[in-house]
Amino acid sequence: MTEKGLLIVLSGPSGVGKGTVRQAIFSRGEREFIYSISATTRKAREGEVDGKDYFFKEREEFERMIADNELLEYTEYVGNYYGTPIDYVRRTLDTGKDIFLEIEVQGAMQVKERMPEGIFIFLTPPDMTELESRIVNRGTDESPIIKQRMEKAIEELSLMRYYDYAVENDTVENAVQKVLGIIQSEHLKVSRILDTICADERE
Ligand SMILES: Nc1ncnc2c1ncn2[C@@H]1O[C@H](COP(=O)(O)OP(=O)(O)OP(=O)(O)O)[C@@H](O)[C@H]1O
Ligand SMILES: Nc1nc2c(ncn2[C@@H]2O[C@H](COP(=O)(O)O)[C@@H](O)[C@H]2O)c(=O)[nH]1
Repeated sequence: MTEKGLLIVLSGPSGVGKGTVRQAIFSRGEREFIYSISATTRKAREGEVDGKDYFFKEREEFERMIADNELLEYTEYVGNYYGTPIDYVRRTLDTGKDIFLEIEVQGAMQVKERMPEGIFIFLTPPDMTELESRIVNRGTDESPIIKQRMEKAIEELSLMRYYDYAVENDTVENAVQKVLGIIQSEHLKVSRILDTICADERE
């Protein structure tokens, strides 16, 4: 029996380090992971590439994608739409590869409804002062947006209890090790279940 890939949802407040941790995990090369590229109506930041970091869309195009059921989940976050194209997620899982969704909590809860077999990991900051410094030092957002992202962060942290795992991103290395450990143990669980099913079928 071929093992399907794992759907891994990595959430956490803006600036906590989801992208940094995910990139470090991918570059480790311990397993083959696929990144789910989201669609958004947010304008591209300097250095962001359409089709690599996001699929950058106009609002009308995004709303057409919603109407045509092309999204696994979507939300409006600080004035812009963000959503996960469903086709790519399905096709990746069918090939047996793991797919990473790096999304905020409202979207993650929609995924949990539709694909409860996913692994839901919430990345936490050491504290709120450190979170704010990370967003400020990243230098990508103006101060009114930073304020809105910090307000959202409090709301998001209150939903952490709906996740399977919480991982503190104190250092990138620690967070990477913990997330990789979780994925490893989830794969082991699936393999054991498949072994049991195969043994039952042989009897
Ligand atoms: N463990 C860490 N210690 C210190 N700085 C960190 C750590 N992890 C990430 N950072 C820094 O924090 C900033 C925000 O990280 P990143 O962009 O990865 O966050 P994010 O959660 O993906 O944000 P968003 O959700 O807004 O896309 C970056 O400048 C990154 O270099
Ligand atoms: N629900 C979704 N949230 C998403 C998706 N793609 C990204 N995000 C999250 O939005 C915020 C803001 O992102 P930024 O790139 O503007 O800093 C952050 O928490 C992202 O993780 C998505 O497809 N769906």
